[in-house]
Amino acid sequence: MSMKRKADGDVAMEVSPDDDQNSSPPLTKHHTQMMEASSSGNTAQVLSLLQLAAADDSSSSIGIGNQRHLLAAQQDPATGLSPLMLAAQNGHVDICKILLEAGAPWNAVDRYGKCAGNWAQENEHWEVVNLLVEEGTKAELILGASIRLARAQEASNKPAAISNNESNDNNVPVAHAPCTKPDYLEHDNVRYNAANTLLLDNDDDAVMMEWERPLMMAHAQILTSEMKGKRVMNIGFGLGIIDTALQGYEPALHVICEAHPTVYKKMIEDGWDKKQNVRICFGRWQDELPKLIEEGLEFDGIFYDTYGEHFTDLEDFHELMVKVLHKPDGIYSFFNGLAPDNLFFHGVAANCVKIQLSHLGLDTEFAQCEIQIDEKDWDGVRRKYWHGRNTYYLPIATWKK
Ligand SMILES: C[S@@+](CC[C@H](N)C(=O)[O-])C[C@H]1O[C@@H](n2cnc3c(N)ncnc32)[C@H](O)[C@@H]1O
Repeated sequence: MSMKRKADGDVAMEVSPDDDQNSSPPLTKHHTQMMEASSSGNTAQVLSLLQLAAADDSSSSIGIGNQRHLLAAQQDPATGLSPLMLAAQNGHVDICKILLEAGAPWNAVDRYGKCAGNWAQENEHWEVVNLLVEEGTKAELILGASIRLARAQEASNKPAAISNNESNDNNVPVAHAPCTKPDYLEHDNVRYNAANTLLLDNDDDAVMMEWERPLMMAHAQILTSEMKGKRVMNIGFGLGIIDTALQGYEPALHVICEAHPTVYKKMIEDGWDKKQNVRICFGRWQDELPKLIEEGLEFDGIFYDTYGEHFTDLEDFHELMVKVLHKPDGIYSFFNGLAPDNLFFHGVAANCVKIQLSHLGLDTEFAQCEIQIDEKDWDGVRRKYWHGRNTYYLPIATWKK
């Protein structure tokens, strides 16, 4: 995820559909046996093959081997299928546990972009789904923590342990994939189309699109509980869709934080600075929110929907946001574009957010909204940031009772 709204392929595609199938070596006898045993549920055979590989590892002349790990992790060059995917597809939960423990990556995908979790989901093996969600969440949280550490070290000019843009093994992060645009706020060609239904960045990627209108309306409805006189805050103006919807509920106070100069200019042109109940904070939320906290402001509804930011930015936002969310009735929500290309990864990313918000004292639910996107909606947009899925999971976070 990035946290993103709009990202590239986020997943660990060890074998992509474009790979030359002949470039990867064929599976060895042991790998083929491992595939078969995982698929048929032969736990004894899986264990014995792993033991054989471990014996090879320990007899390796340089003392470090990775045969056991390779056996658990390797994917069929033709299909991209792994032992874990086959075990998941057939509901063999114990074998999944063994393979994960041996180092099989939870998030590798086959040639059709499906991971083990997708296979388990499609075949309704819920115990396996839960196991993989748990594994994925753990991995993402650990990775998130290491990214935060690396960023903190970077900020203080110490050598960083890992970079946000690289991952050396199969555990390419889902929530933390490198699909962010850290320089977006410096883009000088951010522009609206004539109909004001599309906001594009320098690369013709969509910052905001009109098809999201029904979602923004739903977010506004939930944040205000459809009542007048609330104090609301929105981070990221974009096309002003949610802000227009929030105005419909006549809030007592409506703070809008927007950092891009072009977007800010549009807000002024459209007279947002003249509205009685609106206060514009022109700047990054990272700089503006601490000022609001200092002022002692509180909000009944808070919404976060930025562009180009990293998942760790969302997490950082949450840590500040709770300081201005009214207790006990405040409601928080964000645009849920987490890992949008794959339902399983989306679920894992959402689970990570849920856990973080829970540590901050909030319960999070996800309301299902049906959405419709026409192919024509993407005209003029370099790449899609939403793929085929018609259900949007709208987050609703409230203080724990
Ligand atoms: C996806 S759009 C928001 C769309 C909006 N929800 C709507 O209904 O039209 C994201 C907006 O966040 C702004 N933005 C990006 N990073 C920001 C930051 N760090 N602080 C404040 N605004 C930011 C962008 O300039 C852009 O206007």
